[in-house]
Amino acid sequence: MRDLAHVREIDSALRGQPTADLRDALVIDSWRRCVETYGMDPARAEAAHIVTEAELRRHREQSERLIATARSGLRSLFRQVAGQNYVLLLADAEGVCVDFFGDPRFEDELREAGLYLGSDWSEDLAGTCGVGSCLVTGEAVTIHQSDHFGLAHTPLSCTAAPIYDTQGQLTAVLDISLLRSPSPKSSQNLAMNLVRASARRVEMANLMATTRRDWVLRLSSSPEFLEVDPEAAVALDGSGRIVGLTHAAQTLLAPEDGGPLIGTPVGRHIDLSVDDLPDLMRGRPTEDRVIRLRDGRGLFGHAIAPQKPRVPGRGGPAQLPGGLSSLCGAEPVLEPLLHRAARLAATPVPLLIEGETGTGKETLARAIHVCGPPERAFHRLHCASATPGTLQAFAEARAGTLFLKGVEDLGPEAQGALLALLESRADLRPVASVRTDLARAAQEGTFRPELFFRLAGDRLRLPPLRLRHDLAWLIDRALRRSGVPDMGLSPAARAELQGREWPGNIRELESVLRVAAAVAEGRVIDLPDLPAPCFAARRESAPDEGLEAILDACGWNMAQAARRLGVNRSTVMRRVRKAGLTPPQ
Ligand SMILES: Nc1ncnc2c1ncn2[C@@H]1O[C@H](COP(=O)(O)OP(=O)(O)OP(=O)(O)O)[C@@H](O)[C@H]1O
Repeated sequence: MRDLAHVREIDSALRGQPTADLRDALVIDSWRRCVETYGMDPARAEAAHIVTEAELRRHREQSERLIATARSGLRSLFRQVAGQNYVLLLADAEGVCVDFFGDPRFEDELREAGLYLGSDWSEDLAGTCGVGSCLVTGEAVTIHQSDHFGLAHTPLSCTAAPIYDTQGQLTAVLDISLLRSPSPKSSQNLAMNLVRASARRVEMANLMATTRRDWVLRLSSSPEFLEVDPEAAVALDGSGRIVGLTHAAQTLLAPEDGGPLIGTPVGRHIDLSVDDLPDLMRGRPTEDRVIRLRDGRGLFGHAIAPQKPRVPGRGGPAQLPGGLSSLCGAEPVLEPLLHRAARLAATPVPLLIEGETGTGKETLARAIHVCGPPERAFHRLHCASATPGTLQAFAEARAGTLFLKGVEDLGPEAQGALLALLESRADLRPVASVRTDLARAAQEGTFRPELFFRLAGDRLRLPPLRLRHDLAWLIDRALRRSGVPDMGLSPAARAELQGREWPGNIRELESVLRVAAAVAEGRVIDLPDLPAPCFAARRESAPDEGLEAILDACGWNMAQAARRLGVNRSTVMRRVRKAGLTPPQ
């Protein structure tokens, strides 16, 4: 009698009449496909379709990697529903069950119902069902009891969510089913949430496993869940192009014109460039890691640096770990300094980072922290405004890095308080930045010598911009961060930038390019778009900076060196001859 009612309901639904149970539109669409496209008959109770052993082996081999990635997700989901008689199926893109978790006590019953390894749940074979309808619609579905087309399956309740690969192709389905269930369909709402969350985590794990050489940007609308259970993620290559993503990221970033995301620059969809990624790494407070989608929506971002292959041995051409690798181009002074920093990152050695304003001392301190032991906090103290009271507040702080910005500005009382704090908290690693000669201050007694020696475990000196060999690389990088996508530079403007003295260093360079990009009329910054230098160029180079160092940094381009020194070209030539300098061979 029930069977007859089911057949009648399908018949009348396909004739456009209202159904008794207010079926979901996707169920009726699927019924229609079953009858009109696959030529199925609802009156025939077809048993489950099981593929042969050999076919199952082939399906499992094809999905081997997915099965391995999904297994721990499936196991943890199975634990969550333990004792509630749910069975979990992982089906491949053809609808064949390639992995299975169920209660062995019901094995025979499950096998008979098709809730078992090797059962084929493709819609054109099994009719309307969780796996099949999910594969056709690409959406999570619950096919509850008489939603099923085939009479043999109407006792079941199946909730299924799609799993997409990193290129956005539907690759598998995660299904959670019951042999017997309460009659309201809403009883499966929790199952729907669980299976969706598990599918999202499997996609995330798959993205992490397959894009180890790329940046991964994880996204979440909640700062609390950003690091533990993010909602979406994209993988980016070194130039910031999207090379992989989870389905939630596809939905979140989908362009209005329906165009593709893979292969496009991330800056087209999020107000962000690849150079901003180090700022979104662990170590910075989650609340500071807000990013904006192009439509104005705000999200929290967590960037994970590419995992470089490890090169054994010290001192060889070892790769720098993620956070440190993005700090310089081809720069002979900085490269060894960053390798040294990488080795020190794992230790508790106190560090003094020296350099003029804007040379990147804080940026380096954060990168060292990120490359250090996990689960440690990064505390930042602005020393100019620090009092003994502010220092006292760190007595209870979480273990980690204590970054002392501008430590030379610490007043005498605060210096004493810092000494006391470091005495009592061996688990706070001081990393101080300093713009002046702190060693001399300690010698002259204007800075407490015992504090100096406590802070200067090792000293890392960042070169000023005018002495950097990778200025062209930094200019390109600052251009990408200028806030205007795809901005270029005219040769004249580039030559001018390469010749400037840059007393404000990288900060000044970034500011100049931001202004220039904003005022430029087209997509190319030209000479008149550049704001004038803040200070007039110095007449002489600083005494500790030789003429040779400036020439080296400019690749022995006399005109460039003359501009950086604020003298004319013939003066440079004269000084070169007088000093007996010759260009490197
Ligand atoms: N290696 C780098 N490559 C590109 N940009 C950098 C680099 N280091 C720093 N920057 C950028 O330069 C600016 C100044 O950096 P930072 O605040 O780290 O400098 P600082 O030396 O600590 O400055 P100050 O001494 O004035 O506090 C920031 O906008 C930062 O993003």
